[in-house]
This record gives sequence, structure tokens and C-alpha cells, in this order.
Amino acid sequence: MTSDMETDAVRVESSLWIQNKRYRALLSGWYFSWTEVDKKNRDRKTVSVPVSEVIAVEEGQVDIQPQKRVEDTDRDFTLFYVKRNIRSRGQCTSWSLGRTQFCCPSRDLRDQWVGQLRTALKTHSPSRPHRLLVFINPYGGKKRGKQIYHSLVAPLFELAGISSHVVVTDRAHQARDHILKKDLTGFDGVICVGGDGMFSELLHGVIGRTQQEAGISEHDPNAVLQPCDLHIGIIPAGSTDCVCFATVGINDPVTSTLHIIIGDSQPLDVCSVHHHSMLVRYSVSLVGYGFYGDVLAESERHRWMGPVRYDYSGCLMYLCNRSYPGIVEYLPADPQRSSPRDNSRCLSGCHVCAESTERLFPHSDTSSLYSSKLSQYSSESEGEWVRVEGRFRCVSLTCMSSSCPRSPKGLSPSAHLADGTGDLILVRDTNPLGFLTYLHRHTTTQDQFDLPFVEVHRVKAVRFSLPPGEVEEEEDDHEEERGRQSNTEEGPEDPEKHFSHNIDNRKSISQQHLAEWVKGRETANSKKRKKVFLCGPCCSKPPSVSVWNCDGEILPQTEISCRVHGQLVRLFARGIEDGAVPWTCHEGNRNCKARCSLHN
Ligand SMILES: Nc1ncnc2c1ncn2[C@@H]1O[C@H](COP(=O)(O)OP(=O)(O)OP(=O)(O)O)[C@@H](O)[C@H]1O
Repeated sequence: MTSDMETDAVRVESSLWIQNKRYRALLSGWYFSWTEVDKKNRDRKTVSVPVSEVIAVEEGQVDIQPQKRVEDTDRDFTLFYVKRNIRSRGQCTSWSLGRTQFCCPSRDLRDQWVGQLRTALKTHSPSRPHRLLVFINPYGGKKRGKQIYHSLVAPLFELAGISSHVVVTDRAHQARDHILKKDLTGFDGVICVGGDGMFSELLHGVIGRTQQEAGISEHDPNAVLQPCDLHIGIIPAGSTDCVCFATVGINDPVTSTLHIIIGDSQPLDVCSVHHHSMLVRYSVSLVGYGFYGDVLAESERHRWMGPVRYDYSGCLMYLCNRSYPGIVEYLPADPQRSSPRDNSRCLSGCHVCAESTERLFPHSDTSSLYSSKLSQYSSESEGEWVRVEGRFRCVSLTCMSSSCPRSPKGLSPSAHLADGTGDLILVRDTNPLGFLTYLHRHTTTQDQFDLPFVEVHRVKAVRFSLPPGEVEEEEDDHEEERGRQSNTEEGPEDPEKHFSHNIDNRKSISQQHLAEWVKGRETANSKKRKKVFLCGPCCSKPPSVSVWNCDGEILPQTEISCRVHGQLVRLFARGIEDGAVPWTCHEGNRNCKARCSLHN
């Protein structure tokens, strides 16, 4: 074995055997690679694994599948690492656990290799988590959260030496409350096993706790929020796993677990939603009014259908052919930096997001990025608000592409995960065929913004209000609704009151309850409406006010203001990888890119 420790870059080299074949193994800088040597001493196939993607190095012959098996032999060691499963060209890859068993000529050499590899792992992966707090929603998705965690995730955490404290939730909002109130000393991150609803709980808990500790009021719409230290991990096990899909590229529990283990860190923009001076919610994927709000409200009434309720409600709402009046004001982002129509994709290592880190957090190196209070808007002037008034099929604001298996490009294909901006999509009233074309283009390669009734803007903030007449009616409706509820002994309390109360007390709000309230409001609305619209086969008197869908939750408020907070939280993810970059280099491969140490 030769070893060169004089320079910073460790270099260790020796012959190793895999199943009686001789390999030349090399640990050099950031990579561990092994090259098959044929009988004439010629190098053949090389496999190169970044040290940062090594999961564990174990003495002996070790396997963890189907269950843990250790054969403590003297001259063997087993390497576990991230293995990419290339599906087909252009498609996102899942990760799995790679395993290679090496045999050394002596025990001494085996111990040296194990020692050097473990040292390299510590040096090159300083930000791996050691202790995690895991929340499992036993009722999310197909109710397989516990099974997914215990069979797929826990064995990998154990292999990587990560200890975890597991909480199986008994009720909605338990995870959020736990993060807000309990002592989290010693935890390097919080993990949810569930869907977007569970992620949202963790998001609210982590942001809320960070602001409490920093003494910042979340209710102040203009507050500069403190970026959060505690990383969030998502093990997808819900019926909607959009955040996981948009930040990892695939909904796969093993892929997500491996990202958590190697300590990947993806900053994420978060949009705060306020109603006057009250925080309503935080959002990362969609704040949508009109069609997307109606579909959610309708789907909540059909929960018994399971995930198919979204398709059913989507069809129904399309047939209802509704549009809504509204006033949208937005604060444009700098058009020089990027545009929602520049055909770019925010992929792992995105330069737009990297430049934004420098802009959002000037005068800070990455190590101190989240340990000091930083003003991200200090160097920027606010700019001028733009006002748009009209009738809209939908108004959507998204801080990410919001791609999902159904719509691989997403709501806004060129949106960035961490550039401090969101994309505002305004779909004006149009004929049913036009709107169908818009919706259909989300599932094809055609540009959904290339339609005369659609506009898209990259923004820093948005305000939505109703035209004056509608405001009056809206307020009347609330009065009527309140009156109706106070007269009914068992009637639901006013959700707006209920919700603001809950924000302060961090209690749960039932979406079913809200959906009922929305239905009640629609009925009251249509009774009062003097104007009569013919909107489609399913209803003759449509409401003139819709609801907001905020990451899959219905908001009880209509007039809201939204502000994008750049890189407010961090996920254990790295963004969507470009599938074209090879991780394994076969010597002489012309596609070999910077990731391979052997050919650079
Ligand atoms: N033990 C529990 N009982 C009831 N609800 C819970 C429990 N734990 C979490 N929840 C709530 O369930 C909601 C949905 O959970 P999750 O996102 O994990 O699953 P999902 O199947 O994707 O749900 P949806 O399709 O409704 O978003 C979350 O908003 C969360 O607050």
C-alpha cells in the first residue's frame, strides 16, 4: 500500500480483490475508485465513488438486505455507497444502496483501508446528521408510513450510524407543536414520513421556532425572517408528495433517505401569506386562487374517494367553467437575473440559486450562513408595484417549478428553488377550450405560457384584493355566515375567527370544516347574487369569490398578501440531478465529466 499524506489531499493506493478479480484501488482527494486489472496487467473498467457519497465502511463481509448479516472475516471490508439507477435518457434517477465487498492480502492492509476511508468520510462530509427527530404520519397516503420507515429507512440510518427519535403522530399538528415547544437540543434535523401536509407541519414548526428564538414577529408582513438552522427531511409516504418530487426529482423513500444520510443541503424559498397583520400560512409550492382553490375545496368534500378525488374534482370544476374578478398587485423581481420564460431548469448546483445566495446573504461565508442574523433585503431597493385588474380563471404563485409525476415540467418549469423569487401566473378568463389547452400543456412539452390569455411574472411579493363591490358582498357574506352560525347551536364557528385564534394557539384547523364553510359561503353567495351567470352544466349561479389553495390547505381569507423569503429553510436534498452526468466512468468514456477524478 502506498500512502501520500504530505499534501492535504490523501492518496492511498493498493491492489484489492473483488470476487477473486484483482483491482487497483485508489483513494485520492474526494474520490475512491477501483479499476479492474486483467491478466496482462492492463487497466479495464473503473468505478469511481465520491467519498461524500459513501454511506458506511464496515469490517468483514456485511449485508443489510434482506436483514443485517455480519461475517467478521479478517481480510475483508464492505463499502456501502450511493448508487444511481439510470432509468432511461433524460429521466430522473432513483438512488439505491450500492455494496461492494473488498478482500485485502492481509489484515493490516484491511485495517489501513478502513481507517483511511473513515477518516476521508469525516473530512469530506462534515455536515452529515448524527441525530434526527422523525415524525411518522400513520394515516398519510396509503397508510404505509410506519412500514416504510421501519423496513426501508431505519436500517439505512443504523448502517450510517445515525440515531433517531421516532414520534408516530396521534393527531394533526402534533409534529408542528412538538417542534415549536419541545427541547430539540442535539438534533441535526427533523424528518417527516408522510405527504405534503406533514412537510407543511414541519415547515411551520421550524420557521415558527426560529422566529420565536430570534424575537421576530411572524405576523409582521414586512419582517425579515431569520433563516432556519434545523434541516428538514422528507421521506415520501403521502398521497401528494410534490415538495419531495420538486426538490429530489423522484418520490422514493430510499433515495430521500440517502440524501439525508450524506447531509445534502438544499436551500428553499418560502412564501409567507398574510391577511392584514396576521400570518395565515407559509407556502413553498402553490398559493392558488380560482380553479386550484375550487378543486381543493371540492375534493375535501369527497375525501372518501381517496386520491382519485383530485381527478374527480378537477373535471367537475373544469365543467363549472368559473372565473373570478380580482385585483392583483405584484413587486417584480430583477428581470436581468432570470425570467420565467428563459427556458432554464433549476437543477442541482443551479448557478442562479448560487448567485442568489451571495446576493441574499452578502458578506457571509457558507459556514456562518445560518448562524448569524442577516438582512437579505438590505442591499436591494423594493421597486415599484404593478397592478392588474380583471377576471381570472386562476391566479397562482409558486416558489418552485412544482413539478410532479403528472406534470413533470410543473406549474412554472423555469422557476428556481432558492433564488428569492416566485412566479406569478395569471390566467385570464377565456373559453373552455382555451383553458383546457392551458391545463393540458402542463402534461406535455408545449409552453403553457404561450397563450394569449396567460401571463407570467417573476416576483418578490404579491397582493390580492377583490374589486370594491365584491368586497362589500364578501363582508356581507361573512356577516350573514356569522349570523347563521351564531343562530345554530351546533353550527361551525366562523373559520376566519377560528383560524386566527388557532394561529396564535397553534391548534389544528380542520380542512373538512373549512370545506363545509366554503360550501355554506357559496350557497349564501348564490342566494344573494343579483347577477345571474350561466357557467356550465353543473351550476347556474356561480359564486363570485373563490378560495385560496395554499399548499393543499384551504385558506379562509380571500384578501391576502404574499412575500417570498429567499432561502428561509434548508432541506436534506440537492435539487434535481441532471441525469446526463455519469457517476461511473468507464475509462476512455468521452462523456466523462468533472465528477470523475480519474480523467481530470
Ligand atoms: N395521526 C394523525 N391523525 C390525523 N391526521 C394527521 C395525523 N398525523 C398527521 N396528520 C395530518 O394529516 C394531514 C395529511 O397528511 P400527509 O400529508 O402526511 O398525507 P397525505 O395522504 O399526502 O394527505 P393529503 O393528500 O391530504 O395531503 C397533514 O396535514 C397532517 O397534519
